[in-house]
Amino acid sequence: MTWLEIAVTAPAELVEVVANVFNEIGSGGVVIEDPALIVELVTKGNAETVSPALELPQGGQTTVKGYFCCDCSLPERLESLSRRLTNLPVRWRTREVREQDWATAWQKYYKPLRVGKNIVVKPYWEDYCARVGEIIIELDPGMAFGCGTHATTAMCLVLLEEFAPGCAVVYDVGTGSGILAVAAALLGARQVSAVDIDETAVRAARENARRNGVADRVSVARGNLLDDLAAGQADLVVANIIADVIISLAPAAAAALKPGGRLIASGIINERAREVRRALVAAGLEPVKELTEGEWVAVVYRSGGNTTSGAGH
Ligand SMILES: C[S@@+](CC[C@H](N)C(=O)[O-])C[C@H]1O[C@@H](n2cnc3c(N)ncnc32)[C@H](O)[C@@H]1O
Repeated sequence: MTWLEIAVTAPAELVEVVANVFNEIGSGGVVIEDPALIVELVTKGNAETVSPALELPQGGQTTVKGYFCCDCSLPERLESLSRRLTNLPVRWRTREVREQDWATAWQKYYKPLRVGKNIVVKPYWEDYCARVGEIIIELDPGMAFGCGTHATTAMCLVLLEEFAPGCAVVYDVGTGSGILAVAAALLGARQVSAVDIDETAVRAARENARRNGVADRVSVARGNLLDDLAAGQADLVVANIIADVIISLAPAAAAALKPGGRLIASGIINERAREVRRALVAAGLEPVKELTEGEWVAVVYRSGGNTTSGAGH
């Protein structure tokens, strides 16, 4: 089957916006190519995580690629795309591709990757010889977000390594591939409830929980934010979405936590961090910790009251 590849070159803060536009107008798949990430992997000595087949995207900006079936609905989708991108500072180009080319294109960028002290994210098709004490997350993100290489995900993994051990109940909001839900379970959380608004992500997350042998402790459901999860039950809520969503989620996240429970929030672009902090404090949460990587910030906040069954910081 022939598909149209639409490649949009965008500044970092618009990457998720463009990916959402692709999803909303019915893209058959979205691939994000981030040159900063690739350069960083190489310069930090993680060159073995980058395939020799890699071609570095030009110009230093991130490219978001969406794929559309060349059928009678294509002109309408293109018109809708053009309308939505018209006021954004982005450039786009198109080319025809065969299905096999794009469905597996991202795999050449994806190799086992160490994150934090002991976590290794391993594509399921790669061989990796685990060292003593390592926690291996075996993953096939498919078309869902969350292969571990993006700074927003990596910072969540680092923070989960610190805060998830000992937690009884964890909520993962916007689970994508399920990477954070699986990590929380492998780090010792007894019950993880993961939600995503996107059915493709729900399927990928369920499959990844099964692949890692934690399906009995990780439940995945389609849902909007914390709408279907019980209040006052979570030792830890993790949400890697975007600043606007974290801001609107703040009161519900505070309500979802047990006294002393933690919220890990990521996906926050630097310029919006102050607004996010304000919203979290207004919801009654107290700051615990922050990480920054490039233009991204991840924060940990704590619900007032006594410490829960979590790591006890
Ligand atoms: C940046 S990805 C994070 C994926 C993964 N948790 C990670 O850290 O790599 C954000 C995810 O949130 C989901 N999402 C966006 N809005 C949502 C909403 N209102 N409710 C639930 N999930 C949502 C998206 O479908 C996407 O899978």
